[in-house]
Amino acid sequence: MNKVQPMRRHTKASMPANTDQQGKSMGTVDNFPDEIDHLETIKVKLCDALRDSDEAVERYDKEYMDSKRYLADYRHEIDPREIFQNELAIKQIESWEIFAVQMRDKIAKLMDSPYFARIDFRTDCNEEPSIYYIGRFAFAEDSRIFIFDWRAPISSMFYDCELGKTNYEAPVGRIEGQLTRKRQFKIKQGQIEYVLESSINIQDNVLQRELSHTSDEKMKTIIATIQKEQNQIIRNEKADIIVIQGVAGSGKTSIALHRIAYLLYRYKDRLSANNVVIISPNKVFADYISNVLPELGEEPIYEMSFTDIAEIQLDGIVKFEPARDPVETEDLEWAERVRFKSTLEFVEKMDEYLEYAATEYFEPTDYISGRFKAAKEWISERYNAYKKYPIKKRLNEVSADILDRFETENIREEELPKQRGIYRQLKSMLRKKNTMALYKDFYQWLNMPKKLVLPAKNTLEWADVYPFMYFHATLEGLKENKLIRHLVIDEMQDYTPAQYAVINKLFLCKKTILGDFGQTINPYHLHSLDDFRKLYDSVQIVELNKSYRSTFEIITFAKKILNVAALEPIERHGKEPEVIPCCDSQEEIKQIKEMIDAFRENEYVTLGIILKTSKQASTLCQALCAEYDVNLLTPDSVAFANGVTVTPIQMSKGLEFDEVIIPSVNSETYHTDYDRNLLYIACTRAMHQLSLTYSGTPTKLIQELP
Ligand SMILES: Nc1ncnc2c1ncn2[C@@H]1O[C@H](COP(=O)(O)OP(=O)(O)OP(=O)(O)O)[C@@H](O)[C@H]1O
Repeated sequence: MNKVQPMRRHTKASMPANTDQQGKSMGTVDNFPDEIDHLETIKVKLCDALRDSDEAVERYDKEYMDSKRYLADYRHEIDPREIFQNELAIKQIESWEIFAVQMRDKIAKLMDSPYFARIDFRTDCNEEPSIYYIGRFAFAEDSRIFIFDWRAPISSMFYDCELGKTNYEAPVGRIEGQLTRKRQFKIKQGQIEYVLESSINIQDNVLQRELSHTSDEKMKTIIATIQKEQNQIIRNEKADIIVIQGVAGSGKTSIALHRIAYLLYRYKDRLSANNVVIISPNKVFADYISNVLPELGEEPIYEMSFTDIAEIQLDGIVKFEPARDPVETEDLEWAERVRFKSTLEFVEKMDEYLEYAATEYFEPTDYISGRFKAAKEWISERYNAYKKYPIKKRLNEVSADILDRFETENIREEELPKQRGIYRQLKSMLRKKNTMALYKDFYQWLNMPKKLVLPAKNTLEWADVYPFMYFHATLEGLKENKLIRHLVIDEMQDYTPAQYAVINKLFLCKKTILGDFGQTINPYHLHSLDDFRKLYDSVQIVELNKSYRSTFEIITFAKKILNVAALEPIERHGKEPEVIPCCDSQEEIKQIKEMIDAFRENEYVTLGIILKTSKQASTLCQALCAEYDVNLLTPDSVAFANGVTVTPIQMSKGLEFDEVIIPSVNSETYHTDYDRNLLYIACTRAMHQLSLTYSGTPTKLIQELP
């Protein structure tokens, strides 16, 4: 680790700037001539470093090409040892080149915006404070650090501490001292846009500015404005399992990704992007968040869905139907089956049955081969010794033990049975020989055979997929993933305890689990946040109640639809949400078209038109697409784009738009308590502007608004 050598103090004193009542001062750039000078110095250094790294990339590229050419030209004339050494050298050059390219990319990014903060800190043993600039990446020359990475231990003071006596945790232990200054910068294209001096708490002004920006087709990094409670989650190294329950727009997804970037930095010798997986609800969401880690200088992490995992695990074993959208079906028996399988009690029942089946359904008899014999009691004892393994692995171990014993007894060197044969014989002593038989028997055991419906031969309903995998894990074992050391699960509220029970068997690693039980999309899921305490022994649950995405007015409106008491809006103001009555559906479409026209003229980048169901979304899309370029989101979509997006609520989860239109807020479409949830989710996708349209009778969920 580099020894921390901060910048020396500036010689020119900073000019005082205008100060507001909160002790913050927002200065024009001219008020900070020392910062202008400093930036110029850093830019020169960055320029030199960029030139050097460009040269390094070119040099490695040439060396690589030369070595490859040499090997191709002389492969038949040089001996194998030399070929091997050359190949090794080429690999080495290649990895140096990759490293040099990464360095060059980082420096190029720093050229645009080298840092966003400065803190002055005086340790108890120094008289003069040292100055630390904090940026997206570290930048050093020789052993002198000019910019500290936002994840460096010292940078934590910027996010966590107020001016005055304070400390931070360094690798060598706690460092005590005085924080004497905190400054924030917005530097764009190498120019300072503003400087903010803050004596009390960081960020309100800067945060307001950042949040007022228009959205983008990809999620942005938030390193300059991470809030204290968010920073504590990002830097939490102690929790093996952390569950973040956060209201809509509280930054859960951003935080989870910044946390991964932090852990990759902190444990770079042990953890790489290949070791991290995020389970996300769909490909559009995965695409939307895909830029955050690369923007933070890290490799992208692997993304998968619960469906992908099931496909890998159940390939060749059983087929399954995709998850049904609960708003698209009125099958009450199906709903009841889903509800039944969505609770923690259901997992407890599975455990109870599986324990019973593992004991009762293995009915050993004596195993005899020639004059060799393993008595059933002994087989049973061996079987019980391997309780931690899946049943068939237990049988495999027992067959090895039997063979072992026969070999010891085989003083006359007679022919012994093969282990495979012994295993086959033991398997025949199982009452249920495959997972499907066992799974079906479970419902008989429960005395609820109707709770299992197979839509086709050897095909499961989605609600049975993870319970089935749980059974498969007990009977056959699953393909465990040992490479993954950290798992992130987003939209945690949409997954059942049975799904978590399987995930816990598959990924024995640390986990960051996040979501919002206020945004539950499936009305037939009966699990709750409390279940996590039972699912995980040492879980740390944190709650985030401040919402950053939407304006005060939008959050106040959303809260009237679903009263999430804890939800706290940020003081960023905008237009009041509008509820627009229309005389019929034609007029509604006309209104929507007018709003699209207005959107094309304003500064916003994304407009989301959010409907209750996929069918409604595609009908509206058809009505619009002759005149407008619209992007329809369906479960098969893979990317999120700027412009106008028409989407069902289900697909809009996790996304955000500058402006949102929610059509059809009439009493037929939205009337149940569950619809209340859906409307809340739709409203909280809006950052700056929200409009709702209806024809006929407006939904009472909106009529009731004071
Ligand atoms: N500290 C912050 N500084 C700047 N922007 C922030 C901060 N925290 C959150 N945001 C912004 O708030 C918005 C919501 O963040 P994010 O999508 O991570 O929230 P979420 O809790 O996952 O939301 P939801 O559950 O509603 O999908 C994003 O635009 C994000 O950039």
